[in-house]
Amino acid sequence: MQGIVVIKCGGSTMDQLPDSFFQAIAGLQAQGQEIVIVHGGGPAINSMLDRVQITPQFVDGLRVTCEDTLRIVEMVLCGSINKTLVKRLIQAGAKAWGVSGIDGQTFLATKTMKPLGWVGEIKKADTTIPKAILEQGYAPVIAPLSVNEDGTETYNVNADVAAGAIAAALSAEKLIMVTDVPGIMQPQTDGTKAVVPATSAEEIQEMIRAGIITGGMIPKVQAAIDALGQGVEQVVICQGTAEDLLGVCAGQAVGTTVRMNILNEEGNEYAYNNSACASHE
Ligand SMILES: Nc1ncnc2c1ncn2[C@@H]1O[C@H](COP(=O)(O)OP(=O)(O)O)[C@@H](O)[C@H]1O
Ligand SMILES: CC(=O)N[C@@H](CCC(=O)OP(=O)(O)O)C(=O)O
Repeated sequence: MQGIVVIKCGGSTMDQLPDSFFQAIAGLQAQGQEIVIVHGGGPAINSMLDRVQITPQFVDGLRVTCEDTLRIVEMVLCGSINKTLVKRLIQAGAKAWGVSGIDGQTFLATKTMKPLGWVGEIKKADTTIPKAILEQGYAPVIAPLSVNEDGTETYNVNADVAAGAIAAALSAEKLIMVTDVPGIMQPQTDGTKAVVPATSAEEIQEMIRAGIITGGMIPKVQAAIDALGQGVEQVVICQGTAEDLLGVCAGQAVGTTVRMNILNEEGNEYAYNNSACASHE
């Protein structure tokens, strides 16, 4: 594999990530693979909010962020979560360098017009710092906080959205979204749920409308579609295991692959017109 691999580590699975997952990253890095990590930390933010008696509130998977919440988001993501990930990578033998989207204005944003408080919309993902870190042989580990043009305001950005934005800006070969489910799950006729091996932007919009994709999976799939629309070659949603990570990197069918294009009845891809992204913009 030649291109950059962006790995988004979801907060849902952060505590469960085994040493072997980080060792797999170290192994890929040792083979010369350039890796960029963007992390979330939703559950850790929630437990800190609980301590200060603030009730978390989400709209379509995005946190409503008042000023006190923003301080805690910054503290938890740029502080404990970012440093925990860097330390686990070091323990596994990888070279890791923690930063946030504020550093170097990597995530330059404006405040969202939606009624979500201090949530940002990324206007530009700047690759200067991630590339400089990669050139030194380290994996950038990026917390998804963002900053405005003159540095006066900090915004909370969903980590899936941040990962999609930096993957697109880096023209990454793969964006791997590591979470606590083995992919997008769909109910079956027998009442069980099964992983959808591959899906398109159109099918995703249908699954959102049908209430099959909900909560934190919504920003994930929307970020996946946006990243594909901006030139990322492949987006996969999978679990945080060494097996899944190495499988995706080896081109195996793991988790859910999100495609821009739809497969016709013969199994050939044809272009999708990307109108599904409009609702996200
Ligand atoms: N169709 C779906 N398939 C799988 N997970 C889904 C689906 N719809 C909603 N979800 C939820 O999305 C969650 C993953 O999103 P989230 O909790 O934000 O994780 P992360 O912290 O990894 O970003 C799953 O644990 C599941 O509860
Ligand atoms: C605006 C917004 O929703 N920000 C997220 C940032 C962290 C995140 O995305 O964490 P996960 O990857 O664990 O979901 C939040 O405050 O929870």
